[in-house]
Amino acid sequence: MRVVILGAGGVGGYVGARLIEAGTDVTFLAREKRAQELASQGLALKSPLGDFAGRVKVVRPGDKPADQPDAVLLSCKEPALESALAAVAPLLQPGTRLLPLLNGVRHIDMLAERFPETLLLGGIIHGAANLRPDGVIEHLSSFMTVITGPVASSSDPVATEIVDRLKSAGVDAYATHEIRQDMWNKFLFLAAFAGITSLMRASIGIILASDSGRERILRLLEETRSVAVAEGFAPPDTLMDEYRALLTEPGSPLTSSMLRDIDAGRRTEGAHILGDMLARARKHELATPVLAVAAAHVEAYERRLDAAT
Ligand SMILES: NC(=O)C1=CN([C@@H]2O[C@H](COP(=O)(O)OP(=O)(O)OC[C@H]3O[C@@H](n4cnc5c(N)ncnc54)[C@H](OP(=O)(O)O)[C@@H]3O)[C@@H](O)[C@H]2O)C=CC1
Ligand SMILES: CC(C)(CO)C(=O)C(=O)O
Repeated sequence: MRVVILGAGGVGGYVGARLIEAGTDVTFLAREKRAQELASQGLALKSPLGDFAGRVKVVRPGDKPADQPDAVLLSCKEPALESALAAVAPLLQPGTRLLPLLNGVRHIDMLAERFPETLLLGGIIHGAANLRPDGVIEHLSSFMTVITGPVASSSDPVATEIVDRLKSAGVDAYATHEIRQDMWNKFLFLAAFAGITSLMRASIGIILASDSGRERILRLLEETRSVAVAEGFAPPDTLMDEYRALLTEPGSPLTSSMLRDIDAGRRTEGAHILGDMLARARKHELATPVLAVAAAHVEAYERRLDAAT
């Protein structure tokens, strides 16, 4: 199986390393700086589930890989999506699957509209991995779960093969026939988690110890749940219980990648996660006051970055 992965960052690097371990022919599509780094030092992953180090195939945007890929994985952040799509569009031949691993949901309809002939898979990553300044991928969580499945049918052989290969490399991976629901489940959680941690600029434990922290967290989670319900993606009650427990664990050091991006002065996926959730709440005329403040807070942060560039 041949796979091209755009983006050798936290997610792309992790998934790519595990696919290579499973004997997959993986090529990374990377921009100049990262391409040079990969060419000179290879791909290195430090993970509690097993390290990886090895030489990897690399192409730059505009280059063609030697052979047609069976699947193209997108593992950029949302602000880079347009440039990423320009880079992968020439690789999408009939039969090639496109598998975005981005958080959020709105890119799925956008990709379906933009590439109507392409077989689109959805993807979700649970876990945390980070590309360090020295080029090493650091797996930060004790787990990493990958879920994928087709957007417009109930099963897909390429999605199944990707899952089987990841499993053979020890990854907790699942094929699903309801990828949109699964993506919404994560989206509603992430919007609440990233929203509250970015708004309060603190971990869950610190927010809980602050004035009305618990009420505010649970209020925001209920707001994002109400949007999911209005959009036709009601989450299972048992999952909501898990989310509530996770977000109200006293002393929890959990922070979102959105807060880490803000702390580092980087661009965020605020518009893609919080802005999109808020737009959907407004479409359904739902009252989501905590979400509105969180989205405005991250929007103002982005506007300050705009003004400084
Ligand atoms: N990291 C995590 O733990 C998790 C991340 N996610 C989601 O996964 C997605 C990816 O996140 P993450 O892996 O952390 O992101 P990273 O920033 O670590 O990696 C993104 C990579 O994409 C590359 N890239 C961007 N645009 C292009 C382009 N046009 N051509 C080639 N390469 C490009 C960047 O390269 P360059 O150096 O050239 O900019 C960078 O290496 C996000 O949507 C995130 O929310 C989901 C769950 C967990
Ligand atoms: C919620 C979490 C940690 C799960 O992978 C995540 O995706 C993020 O913080 O962006």
